[in-house]
This record gives sequence, C-alpha cells and structure tokens, in this order.
Amino acid sequence: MTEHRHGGHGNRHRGQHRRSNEQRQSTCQEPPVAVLIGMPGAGKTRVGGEVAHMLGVRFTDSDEVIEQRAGMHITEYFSEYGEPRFRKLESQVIAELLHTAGGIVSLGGGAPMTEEVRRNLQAYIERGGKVVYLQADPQEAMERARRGGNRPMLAGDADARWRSLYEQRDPVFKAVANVHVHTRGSSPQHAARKVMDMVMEHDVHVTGTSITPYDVRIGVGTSNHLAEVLGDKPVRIALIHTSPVQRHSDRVRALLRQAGYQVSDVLIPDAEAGKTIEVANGIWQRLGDEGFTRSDAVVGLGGGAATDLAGFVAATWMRGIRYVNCPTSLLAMVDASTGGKTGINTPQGKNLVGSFYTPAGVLADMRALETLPNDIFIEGLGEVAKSGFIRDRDILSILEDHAQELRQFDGSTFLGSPLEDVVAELIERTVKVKAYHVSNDLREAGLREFLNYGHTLGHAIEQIEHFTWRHGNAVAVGCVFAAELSHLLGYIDQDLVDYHRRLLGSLGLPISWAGGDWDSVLELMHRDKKARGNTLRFVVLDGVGHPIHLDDPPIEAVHEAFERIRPAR
Ligand SMILES: NC(=O)c1ccc[n+]([C@@H]2O[C@H](COP(=O)([O-])OP(=O)(O)OC[C@H]3O[C@@H](n4cnc5c(N)ncnc54)[C@H](O)[C@@H]3O)[C@@H](O)[C@H]2O)c1
Ligand SMILES: O=C(O)C(=O)C[C@@H](O)[C@H](O)[C@H](O)COP(=O)(O)O
Repeated sequence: MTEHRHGGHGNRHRGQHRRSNEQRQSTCQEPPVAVLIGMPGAGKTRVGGEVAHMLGVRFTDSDEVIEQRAGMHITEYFSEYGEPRFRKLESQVIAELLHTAGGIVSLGGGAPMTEEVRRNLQAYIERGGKVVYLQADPQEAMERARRGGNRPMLAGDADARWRSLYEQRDPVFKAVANVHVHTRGSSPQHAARKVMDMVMEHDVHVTGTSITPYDVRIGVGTSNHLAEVLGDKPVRIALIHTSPVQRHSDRVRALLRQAGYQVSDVLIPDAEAGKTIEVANGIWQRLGDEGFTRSDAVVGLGGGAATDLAGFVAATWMRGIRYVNCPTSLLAMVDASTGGKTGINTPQGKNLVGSFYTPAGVLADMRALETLPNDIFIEGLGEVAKSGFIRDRDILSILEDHAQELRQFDGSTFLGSPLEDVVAELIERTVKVKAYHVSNDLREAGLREFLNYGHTLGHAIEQIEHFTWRHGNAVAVGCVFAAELSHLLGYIDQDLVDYHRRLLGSLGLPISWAGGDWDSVLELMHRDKKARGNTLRFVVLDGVGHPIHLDDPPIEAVHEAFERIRPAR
C-alpha cells in the first residue's frame, strides 16, 4: 500500500551520478535523471546543461538528436516535410531517450503537445522519473527566444506567436510535469541549483487504509513546499517550534507570511519538556483566544518532541485540524514526523497519552541539518539502525560503509559534501521502512509494533534517566537488549548480537547502560504500550529483517538480557 517516488531511478545520489557517468558517457542505457520541458526561451538548454554539469552527468538536447538523425536543421526539416512528420520523428527520438539517455534531457518546446510524447512522459514518471516544467517569466523567455532565433514555431511576429503558444501549452505543461520550477529573475546557475535540489528531492508517498495519503518530501529546500501542502483553506497557522531551531522557524514564518497566512508563533519548551499536558493546554488556550477554527492549521517544526506535541495539539483542537511537520533533527526526519503517532508524556511514562493522527505532509528539509549538533545527529542513527535491523539490510550496509564519516558529522560542512548523499539515502530508506509499517497498520494492531524494536527497554531508560538520555541512544541500548533476548531464546546466533554491538558502537551510539535497577526497569516495561494485562511483550528478531512478536517470555531470560547490557566491571 506504499508507493515510493523519489529523485530518480534506484539509488541515485549525486556522488553516484558522478561516478557512473564517467563509466557510461558513451554507452548510456538508463532513463534520464530528469527531463526538462518549457516554452521556447525558458532556458531549458542553458539550465539543463548547467544542472548536468553540477551533477556530473551527460546533457542531451532532443532537438540536437533529431537534427543528427534527420541530417539537417529542424527549420529545414519543417519546411521540407512539414510539422506532422517532424512531430512523428520527435516522438520516436523522445521515446528512445526516455529509456536510454541517462543524465539530463531537454525536450523541444512543443514536444509535450504530442499525445504520444505525453503518454511516454507519464510512463517515465511512473517509473520514478522527474519531468521538470521550467517556468520562466514570459517577458524574459520571449526576449531570449527572440535572441535565439531560428525557431520555426515562432516565425513571423515572434512575441505574438510566443504568447499564443504559451496559452495553449502552459496548462498542458503544468499537467504533464511532476516538478515545477519558477526561474523568474534567476541566473542560469541559480535556476540550475533550484532544479537540481528539486530533482534530487526524494519523496515517499504514504497511503493505506484509514490514511489520507500524504508525501514525505526529503531534500534541500523542501520546506518551500509548505504553502502548497497547507493549501488555501487555512487562514491562521500556529507555528509550533523550540528555540534551538529559531533560524529555521524564522525562515518558515517568513514563507508562511509571504504566502498570506496569519501566523501565530508558538515557542514551546525544548525537547521532552515540551511534551506535557501543561504545554498543550497553553497552546489550546492560545488557539481559542486567537480564533483558530477547523479550517486553520498547525505546523510543527523541530525535533521529534516538537513534532509529537504539535501533532497532538492538531489532533485534539476541535477534534482534529490539518497539520504539517517540518522535522529538523535526523531522528524526527526518519521517524517521529511520519506515521501519525502524536502524543505527550505523563509522570508515569513516555508517550502514554496521544493519538494516531496523520499529517497532511512532512517536509524534511535537509538544510535544517546545517545547525544540528553532532550528538543529536548520532542519536538519530539509533532509529536508522533499528529500521535496518527490522526490515532493510541495505541500511545496515550503508551505516557500516560510512560509519566513520557519519560519526564525524559536522552540520556546518555537511551540505554539498559527499555525506549529504549518504544521509539523504538513509533518510529515504528509513522513511520507507516507517511508511511500510504505518501504511499497513496505522493503529498498531500488530505489524506496526515492529517499529518498536529496542523501545521497551529504551523508553524505560529515558524515564529512569529523567530524559537526560536521548531517545535514539536509549533505543540503541534497547536494540542490544532485544538482540540478547532473541539469542537467549534461540532465535538468533551470537554473531548477530555481536554485530548489533559492533555496528551501533562504530556509529558512536551507546551499547550498555549502568543506570537504574532491575525492579524499576521491570515495572516500566510493564507500562509499555505493547504489554497486555500482566503480560510483557517484546519485539525481537529471528534474523536481520525478520522481527517477531515475543509474548510473555520467561522472566529469567528477560532479566539475563538486562544483565548483559550492563557495562563490564
Ligand atoms: N511519533 C513518533 O513516531 C516518534 C518516533 C520516534 C521518536 N519520537 C519522539 O521524538 C523525540 C526524540 O526526537 P529528537 O531526537 O529529535 O529529540 P528532540 O526533539 O528532543 O530534539 C533534540 C534536540 O535537538 C534540537 N534540534 C532539533 N533540530 C535541530 C537543528 N536542526 N538544529 C539545532 N538543534 C536542533 C532540539 O531543539 C532539541 O534540543 C522523543 O520524544 C521521541 O519519543 C516519536
Ligand atoms: O511509529 C511507531 O509505531 C514507532 O513505534 C516508532 C518509534 O520509533 C517511536 O519512538 C514511537 O514514538 C514509539 O511509540 P510508543 O507507542 O512506543 O510510545
């Protein structure tokens, strides 16, 4: 029930483009990374060439390929054979390029007006492709088209002809493209940067029974989609955020105001201190005082604690209003912001009050990672690794291969570095794992519980440590505990337990815990949401990618697993 649409076909992050391009320049047999369409003079060739250069991939102009095939200039072909025959040749060439060109392809201005081209572009999009409508300012485009000359479709009064073509083509281009980039006033380099960020955006579509479908949009600059996702119904937006992410909330507030919304800026206490009934109550009071109605909305911006609280407020205000999450920590991007588990803590335990309430969209803008401290980035890797253990072993391989760079994460040098591609892929893969479970079991009747691997002990550690232990760190120890328990009960061998310790340790995550005592841990594990009556329940593995439910295990084994995560004396 989950579809995945992302920045192209397979794992194609920027570094991979560069490497593979050198090997494939002459014999490319891959679909393009992106196809640019737009009006004459929109800058398809210039911007497309620049994007290809930035990505280190080849650039193909369909008109040039047609001229090579025809052995003559397009203007000559037009006058000798007429437009219908030209469009036929153009369709054939484009059909081939959509399977074989690789890199960036720009299409002739009128190409998408041919039905067969539209059909082929649609099929390309369905295979994961990006068709980018380069929307230039009409004056700028006309001026460039005039200067460019030699365009058979603009013969005569070029401006008048351009305008009339624009009226016919603009609605078609808008419908055909799945990426729209406005280039008004932009230099070709700036426009190319915009195109590149949008092309490299990875989208995971979440759908399923009882879920109004939404997208998780991952990439640099994805918060620019905020107004599009909120839509035009809300008049007021409550922007809920914490102070360490002030720089990002300032930007988002400006975006919202530019889009015409009335923004109520709601600053909440940081981290777990924000996930309380008192904080929620303070916001309900404000929403009431400020006249928030059912058509207004909430934006949650920050780490997982802020998005959990924002979702809870949205779920409860007037029994549910629209909300969009803008996660700023790695953990919130890969896990907390998606899936609709919203909630607060109570003195008795973590997330004990809350609801399943799905966001209208999630904008994981990787630009936010620029300010993320190293220890909070590493904490997020705890949930990434968990997702690898329960479902996607490629996540584990990527973590192994890049452990050292990940461990040394530095937000100030992150964007544009090779690590950016690695992290983008980890985020996308982890969100897919989350989306798979959520799509099939929103209300956690069974399958979704697998996302709780490592959490039964993890939540107890957080609670006993009064939240001085970060969630992802506690989950990492919880995963080692769950692996020990799986092994003690004969589900996995010692190698897999050792592998848990080796991998998590190599990422800088904790693998043992000295705090608390057995009795208090046991009491808290009984309050875990997976427990039933007096029965403890856990998620364990019977292999990588094979989580299982473990109901009412022998208490001696649980105790022994706990002893095994105590540090060696
Ligand atoms: N709802 C879910 O499905 C789900 C899933 C996983 C975790 N969670 C919850 O998420 C929380 C953990 O999330 P977290 O690890 O993001 O912790 P957090 O929200 O406490 O954030 C950690 C710290 O990093 C700061 N921060 C976040 N982004 C930043 C940025 N870009 N720059 C600078 N500082 C930044 C925060 O303000 C905070 O101080 C826990 O409450 C956990 O229960 C919920
Ligand atoms: O989405 C889920 O379902 C999860 O269990 C994801 C967990 O990683 C997350 O920490 C969640 O908040 C835990 O929920 P809880 O129901 O155990 O409180």
